[in-house]
Amino acid sequence: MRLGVNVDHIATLRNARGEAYPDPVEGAKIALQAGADGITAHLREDRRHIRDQDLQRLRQLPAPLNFEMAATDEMVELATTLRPHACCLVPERREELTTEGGLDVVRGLAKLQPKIDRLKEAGIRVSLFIDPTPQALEAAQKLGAPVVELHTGAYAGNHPGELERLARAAALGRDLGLEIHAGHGLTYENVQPIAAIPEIAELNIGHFLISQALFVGLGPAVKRMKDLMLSARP
Ligand SMILES: CC(=O)[C@@H](O)[C@H](O)COP(=O)(O)O
Ligand SMILES: NCC(=O)COP(=O)(O)O
Repeated sequence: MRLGVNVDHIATLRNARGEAYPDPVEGAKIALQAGADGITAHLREDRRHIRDQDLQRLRQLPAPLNFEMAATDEMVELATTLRPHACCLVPERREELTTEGGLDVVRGLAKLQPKIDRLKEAGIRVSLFIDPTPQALEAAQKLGAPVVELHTGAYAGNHPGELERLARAAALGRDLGLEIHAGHGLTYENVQPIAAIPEIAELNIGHFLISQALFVGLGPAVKRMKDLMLSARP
């Protein structure tokens, strides 16, 4: 099972004072040394945390970069120029505090298809950030996305039945031939039941790790998370 460390909120702290530190790229290096298998960064349209030059520099690291982005022409253009290892299409609303739900892959199918095709033509592995529903999984398969990332926000918010819903979605996704990732709101406390779902190949975790790093350091925070993930599996 792989761990993708999302470095967005290193940039949040940096941007608070407009300094050059803390540097998300330095954080990415520390996370990779501590056992992260890749780096995730969400270049939001409003650039509230990760900025374009962060992405350019993260792309130079010898590790897979998962570029989270809205499904817009601007971001597709950026991605096909940058050519990261992967792109994860996520919904964005400017006024949102954080990602609130999965991509509307059912109603947005016609709009998403050309963008997904363009990213795939550029050799980028496309992932769709979706709610764990059969409809979303079937739409993702129809769109030709090889990967989905299941939104674990409701699970992290202790909504009843969410773990079972995620487990069913992961199993159905694998049956549909999709690679299954998961992320959003995962912490030391809630990660193991998700990591124990056998069909899930990768977790993307950010906010909690960067928060924990303030107290124990980023390297130890990442190492403990990875250890918890791996020990959740037989
Ligand atoms: C898509 C997702 O769940 C995370 O990448 C999240 O978007 C992190 O970025 P924000 O904290 O800005 O929402
Ligand atoms: N896609 C999930 C991600 O990259 C990190 O989400 P979070 O751990 O910051 O909530």
